[in-house]
Amino acid sequence: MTCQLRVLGCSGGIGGDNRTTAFLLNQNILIDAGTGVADLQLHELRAIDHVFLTHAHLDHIACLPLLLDAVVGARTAPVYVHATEQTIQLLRSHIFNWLIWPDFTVIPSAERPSLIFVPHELGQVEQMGELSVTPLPAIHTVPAVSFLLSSKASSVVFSGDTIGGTDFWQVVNQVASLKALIIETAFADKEHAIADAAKHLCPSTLAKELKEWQGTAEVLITHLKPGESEVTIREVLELDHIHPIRRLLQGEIIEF
Ligand SMILES: Nc1ncnc2c1ncn2[C@@H]1O[C@@H]2COP(=O)(O)O[C@H]2[C@H]1O
Repeated sequence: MTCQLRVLGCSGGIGGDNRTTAFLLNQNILIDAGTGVADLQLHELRAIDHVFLTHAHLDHIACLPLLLDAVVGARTAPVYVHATEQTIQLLRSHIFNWLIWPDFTVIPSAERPSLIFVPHELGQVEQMGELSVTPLPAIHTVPAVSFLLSSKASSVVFSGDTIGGTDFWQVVNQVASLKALIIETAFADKEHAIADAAKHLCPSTLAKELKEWQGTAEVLITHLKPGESEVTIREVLELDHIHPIRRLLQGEIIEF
């Protein structure tokens, strides 16, 4: 059986049709919970059993609190939120603290919660039926991971927000039958300094990162900041690279 990864949002910001990072994997699994989640119908929201988070930044979690509130009365099973212990602590302290949002780990009751946090570690394979989700190393301004998504047939790697790094490429270089590498290039080269400060890639640093990669799968560029997305993708396409490379599109479905 092939797996389907539906791109709900892949922008680095909001405005107009831009939606921030969220992918729907086979109807019931979310990879990040950015503003793209808000476009799902209520019955689609209710079908989500698991949410895997790369990190706690708002553009990747904005719809998580709203999702829980939207489905709480209609589901009997909890929503499992998989993240590193550090990210879970950030969410507990800063979001689900009864001030910014109610603590859904005790709603409607501690015995029957709507939200259960599941801590995961780098390299820990979470098998979900025919597919698996594995957190991989990532380097960002806050604790972060990337993800390896694997079906029986092939895999997709999603970098999350990261400047990549040797540890990331070491693992990616070992992935057999990689169908696509989804990697961010948030900023244009004129914003190189901000990209470095925010621990994001720009086209010139993407080129350096891709030199560490020995694979040949398609490279799909995500997380372009609105306002400079056209110039950023043009700079990416002008790179002297050996991989097929294109912009990831909101709404597209990747089968693997
Ligand atoms: N000095 C900075 N460090 C980190 N983020 C910054 C900085 N200046 C601006 N930002 C923005 O804050 C955003 C937080 O989310 P992102 O990591 O997607 O992208 C980041 C940048 O767009």
